[in-house]
Amino acid sequence: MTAFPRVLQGHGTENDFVVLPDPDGTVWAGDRLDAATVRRLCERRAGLGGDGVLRLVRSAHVPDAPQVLGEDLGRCEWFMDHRNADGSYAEMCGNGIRLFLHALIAEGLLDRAACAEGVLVGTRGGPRRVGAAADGGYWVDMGPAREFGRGAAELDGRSFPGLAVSMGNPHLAALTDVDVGSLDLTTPPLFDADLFPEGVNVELVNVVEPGAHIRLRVFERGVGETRSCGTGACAAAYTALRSEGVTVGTVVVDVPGGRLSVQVTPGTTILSGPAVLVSTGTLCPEWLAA
Ligand SMILES: N[C@@H](CCC[C@H](N)C(=O)O)C(=O)O
Repeated sequence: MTAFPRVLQGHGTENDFVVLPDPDGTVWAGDRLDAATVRRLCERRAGLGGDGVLRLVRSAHVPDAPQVLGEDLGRCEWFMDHRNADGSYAEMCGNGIRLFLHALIAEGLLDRAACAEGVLVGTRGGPRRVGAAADGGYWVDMGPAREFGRGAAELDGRSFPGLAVSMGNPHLAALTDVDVGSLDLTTPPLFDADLFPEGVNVELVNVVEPGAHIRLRVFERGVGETRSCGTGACAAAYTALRSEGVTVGTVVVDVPGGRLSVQVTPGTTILSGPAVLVSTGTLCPEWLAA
C-alpha cells in the first residue's frame, strides 16, 4: 500500500462520504478495503466519519465490474465503488455519484467542461450518466423508477403504508400526514422481509404541494437516518406523482440536509443537486494498521 493513502471528504445535501482516490486500483487492491476498514473510516469519533465510502477507481480494476456492467463495461471508464457505513455494498447512490464526479474533476482526473454532456459511470446497479450542470451542481440520469408492490414500515408504534420502488436499490416511500419532523428515527423501521429480502431504505414523506414539492426523512439500509438520500428522493418523487395519478413531472424534494430536484419522465428520472468537497488529506498509516 502507498505509505499515505490520499483521502477526501465531502457531501451531497449533507449525505456525507469518505472519498478514496484509487484510479489504478493499486491503493486499495484486493481486500484492503474490507468491511471492517469501511466501518472504521465511517466511524464518527475514532475514524473520519461518513454515511459511506466512495472509491474513485477505473472499472478495469474492479473485479465484479464485468459482472454488473456486462457489455457496458467498455463504455464506463470510471466505477463508483460505493459502500454503506456498515461495510455493505449498495447498487446505487444518487448523492454519492454527484460527489464522485465532483471529486474526479477536483482530482484532475476529468475536465469539468468535458462533463457537461455527462459521463457514463459504472455502478453495481449498472451504468449511470452523470453530468456537470451550469449552476455548479450536478445531474444524474438515474433510470426509471420501478414499482414492485406495496408495503408498510412500522415506526414509533405506527404503520406507514407506502410504495415499494426500485431505483436500482430498494425503497419503501410512504406518504403521510404525520409531520415527518416529529418522527423518532433512532431505531430502524420494521418492514416486510418477503417484499424486501435484501433490506430497504425507508422514506417518510410529507406532501408540501401536490405533484410539485415534498419533504422527507429517510432511514437508510446499512447506515441509519441520514440527512439526505438521492435514490430515496427519486423514489419519493415518483410516489408523490403517482398519488396524484400522474407519472411525469418535476418535484422539489426538501431533505434535512438541503434541497434536490427530481424530474420524472416517461423513460427515466433525472436527479439534480449539489456536491461539496470539505477536505483533502492523507490517512495515517499507523491508524490504518491499528
Ligand atoms: N444515500 C444514497 C443511497 C446509499 C445506498 C443505500 N443506503 C442502500 O443500501 O441502498 C443515495 O443518495 O442514494
